[in-house]
Amino acid sequence: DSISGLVVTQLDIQPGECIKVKGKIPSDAKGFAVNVGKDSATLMLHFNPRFNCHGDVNTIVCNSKEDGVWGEEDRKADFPFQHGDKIEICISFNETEATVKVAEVEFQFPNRLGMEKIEYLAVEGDFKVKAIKFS
Ligand SMILES: C=CCO[C@@H]1O[C@H](CO)[C@@H](O[C@@H]2O[C@H](CO)[C@H](O)[C@H](OCc3cn(-c4n[nH]c(N)n4)nn3)[C@H]2O)[C@H](O)[C@H]1NC(C)=O
Repeated sequence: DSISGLVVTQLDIQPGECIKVKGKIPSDAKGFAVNVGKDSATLMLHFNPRFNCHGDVNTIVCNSKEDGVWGEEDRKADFPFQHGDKIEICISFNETEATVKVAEVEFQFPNRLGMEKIEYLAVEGDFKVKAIKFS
């Protein structure tokens, strides 16, 4: 249902390890998403900054997806992004929550599915990936 960007499968990211995605936000970006989980249908976290899409303006929407079904959305208060920004998004998790660190701001999202490892990473929408790093 979306124009697929970068997809990485067969990962084995454990609690406490970091996924770093560096890239640039195009000047005309409407929105992008970073998805991590088991596969495209089972996501621990859909981290979806929206500049102007789906009726949202400058809002980060987070959600989970279980067997292809979206969970309850969680809209964040902060929006530390601007068009043209070069950013690094760091995602880590433990048994209770996923953490997203970006531009000195930290977001938490519950590990609703109790996932014990991340096997899948996808970046969708208006984001030009420059590097990914697993540490
Ligand atoms: C008010 C009307 C009913 O609620 C709306 O329902 C929409 C459809 O479910 C919600 O948008 C989905 O929200 C999901 C997260 O909860 C996802 O963000 C979903 O987009 C999936 C997606 C987009 N893309 C994508 N790839 N490339 C681009 N440009 N976009 N890839 N996957 C969006 O289509 C949208 O967030 C939701 N809005 C509210 C305020 O609840």
